[in-house]
Amino acid sequence: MNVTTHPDMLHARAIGPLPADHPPVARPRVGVLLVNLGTPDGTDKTSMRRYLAEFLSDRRVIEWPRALWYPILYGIVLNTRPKKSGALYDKIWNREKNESPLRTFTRSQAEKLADALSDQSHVMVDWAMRYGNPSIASVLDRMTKAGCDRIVMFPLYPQYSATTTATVNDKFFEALVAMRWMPAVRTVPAYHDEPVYIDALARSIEKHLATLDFEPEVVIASYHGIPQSYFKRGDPYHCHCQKTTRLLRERLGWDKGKLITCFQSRFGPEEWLQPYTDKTVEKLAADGVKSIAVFNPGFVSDCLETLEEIAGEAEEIFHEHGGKNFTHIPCLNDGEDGMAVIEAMVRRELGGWA
Ligand SMILES: C=CC1=C(C)c2cc3[nH]c(cc4nc(cc5[nH]c(cc1n2)c(C)c5CCC(=O)O)C(CCC(=O)O)=C4C)c(C)c3C=C
Ligand SMILES: [Fe+2]
Ligand SMILES: [Fe+2]
Repeated sequence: MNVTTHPDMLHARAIGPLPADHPPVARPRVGVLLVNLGTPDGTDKTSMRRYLAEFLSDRRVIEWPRALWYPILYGIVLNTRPKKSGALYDKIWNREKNESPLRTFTRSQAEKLADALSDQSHVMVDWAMRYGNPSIASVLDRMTKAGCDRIVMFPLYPQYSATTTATVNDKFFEALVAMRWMPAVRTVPAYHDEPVYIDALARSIEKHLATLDFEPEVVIASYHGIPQSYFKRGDPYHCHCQKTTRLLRERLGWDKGKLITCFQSRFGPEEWLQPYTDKTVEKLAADGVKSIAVFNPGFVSDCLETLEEIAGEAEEIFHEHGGKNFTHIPCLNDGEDGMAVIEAMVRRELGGWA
């Protein structure tokens, strides 16, 4: 029988040289897959519609019975929202790369993580999106073809929610279902109370405030909301957010009035977690507070919800109601502090594998 020698290959090491007609077997590696929410491919109506249709068809995101939700989704939402949301994305679009900031930051986080893990020669890092591109299945396929027989998958959400963390896990496991040779997998848990994360947030706040010529009277930790009903049915997201703020307050040595928790980005007619960020900003200004800062601890990267809704809309609301000084503190993004968090979580989960 013809044989080829592949000294690097798993098969060669296990049972000797590989027969020529053997399916290719790559050198074994450990994969690290970063996954964020997702983003449209463009701001045009077609791209927006495709993205929103995938996002808003997710049963983890909208729990209403399909018979009730789909007529609203396909009859109203997908005929109106793509244009409206596209115009908002247009305001924050990264024109140089022709992509959204979320995609730019996620790619950069993966590249910087790969550099940080360069001491681990058999670890490869890649990134994907839960909705839109690159899809989890396509990246997983690339990783397994490159030899990853163990994968650490990291949903990039500090606070757990079924609407985010769980649906990323669902999509990841759905892709595994289709595989003959399935890698061993680990998923990175929520890290809302990890000291490295709290410390990174505190440092980024302190550094930002040191650049200002005013001292905010109130600092708002603004998290993405979820419907109140999801919380009542057991989603721990609200508790995770409250704990992050409490630990951060303790780390910064601030009192309860100085650092408050709010929830933004309501969608639909239901009641969402409260207090709402926009209403709080409005009330603070109306009550005579002149200087505030807002930051978004639940967002690993700046995106539509932070750059447009907070740095854009919330600032306008504050000024319209009599506020004077408003500052948005950027997310941890791909900065040194943010990368330290991602690297620490990944190194911990690689334990015994790398
Ligand atoms: C019922 C709808 C939604 C739930 C629940 C929800 C939860 C949720 N989302 C994030 C993080 C992000 N959401 C982003 C955009 C976005 N979110 C919704 C709806 C729900 N989110 C929509 C319809 C959109 C698209 C934009 C729009 O049309 O308004 C983003 C930004 C993505 C980007 O490309 O910049 C992020 C990030 C969290 C953390 C969360 C629950 C905890
Ligand atoms: Fe959202
Ligand atoms: Fe709680």
